[in-house]
Amino acid sequence: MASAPVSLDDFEQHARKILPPSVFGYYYSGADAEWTLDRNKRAYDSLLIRPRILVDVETVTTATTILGQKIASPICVAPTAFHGMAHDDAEKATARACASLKTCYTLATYSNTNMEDAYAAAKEKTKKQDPLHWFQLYVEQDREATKQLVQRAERAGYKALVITVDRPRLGRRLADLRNAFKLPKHLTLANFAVDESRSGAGAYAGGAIDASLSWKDIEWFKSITKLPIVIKGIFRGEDAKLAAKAGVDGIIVSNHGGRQLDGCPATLEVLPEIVNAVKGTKVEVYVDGGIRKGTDVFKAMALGARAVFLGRPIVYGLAYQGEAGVRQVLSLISYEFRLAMSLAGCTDINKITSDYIIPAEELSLAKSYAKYYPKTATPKL
Ligand SMILES: Cc1cc2nc3c(=O)[nH]c(=O)nc-3n(C[C@H](O)[C@H](O)[C@H](O)COP(=O)(O)O)c2cc1C
Ligand SMILES: CCCCC(=O)C(=O)O
Repeated sequence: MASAPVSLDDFEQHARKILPPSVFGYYYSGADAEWTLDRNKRAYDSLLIRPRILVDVETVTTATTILGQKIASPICVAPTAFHGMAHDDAEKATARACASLKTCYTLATYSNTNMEDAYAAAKEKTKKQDPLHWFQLYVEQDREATKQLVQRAERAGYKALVITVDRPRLGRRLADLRNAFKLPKHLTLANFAVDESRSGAGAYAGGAIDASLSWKDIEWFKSITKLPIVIKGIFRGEDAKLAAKAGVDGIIVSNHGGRQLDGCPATLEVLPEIVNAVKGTKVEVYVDGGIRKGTDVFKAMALGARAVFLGRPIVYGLAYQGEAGVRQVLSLISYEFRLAMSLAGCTDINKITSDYIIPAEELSLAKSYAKYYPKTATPKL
């Protein structure tokens, strides 16, 4: 990069230039026509912020909690597979960056560093403090193996179990099909024993994901772990209500970054429905998908998210400068978020409400014209 990156999009441009096309294609792409991938981002553009002025913003507070634990800003890291293709330090670098910034990192089941080593790397960084890292689980047909993953995560120190529910089958990412994408030979799915089915194209297909996963299984998870449970991939109010009934602790509103069901709405569009469905319960609602700017974070918070999660920008930061690159991505968007709060005249993260925003359609010129100039004057000749 000619100059230091000044936006998260700069990291993406850099990754596009330096990564092999099939690797960038895997990180970047969405499913099918990438309609939902695009919509995730555009949804943020169709929501406008209405600032208050002459508010004393000398002090702005971005600290909050998730599942009862403190975080310095509501910007966390979503699980993404295969960090070893972006940087040789792989998930250790990501874990260290997140730990040093006291950000919640969700390690993916299909990581190139095993969960114990990734957690230990984070812990080294924070010295005595326990990093607030979560473990993302893909539920495989082999339930005994799945149980072992969960119990290893709990023993290693992970603070929550994030069960991904939007991938009973792998979505069709056309770039990967065209590139015949597979995991490079020197990398493995480090949470599993070395096995032909877990390398190359087999690794890309993932394990034998259990397509029969259903609500009754959540009870089973509660019986095998004391970790709080977060369900990733909830998309409708009815399902959010079922999640609350099943006793889960959190929901990540997600469409897997547009990589699974193409044609579904943007996550921001369904967020209010889900927040409303679990109002009055203990369930916390988070959102991911298309968040690239501090103002996007502000908008998600205004619609009721407790925190947001970033996917692709983290991998691009990793490709830029490893641990330091991930730190730069997180620091930059946290700075932008604080700035957005200051410029919107909001000093406290708990006070970012829907009062600050308006859908662009509501504010269309046609509508404001009709409201404030109700009658078209006939010029007198
Ligand atoms: C390269 C890549 C790999 C991903 N791997 C996983 C994964 O292993 N498990 C999972 O639950 N979600 C996975 N996701 C989805 C992310 O957790 C997240 O939902 C999505 O990336 C958020 O959208 P964003 O990339 O626009 O921020 C992956 C996404 C990408 C882009
Ligand atoms: C087979 C790779 C699984 C990671 C994943 O969920 C994704 O690429 O979206």
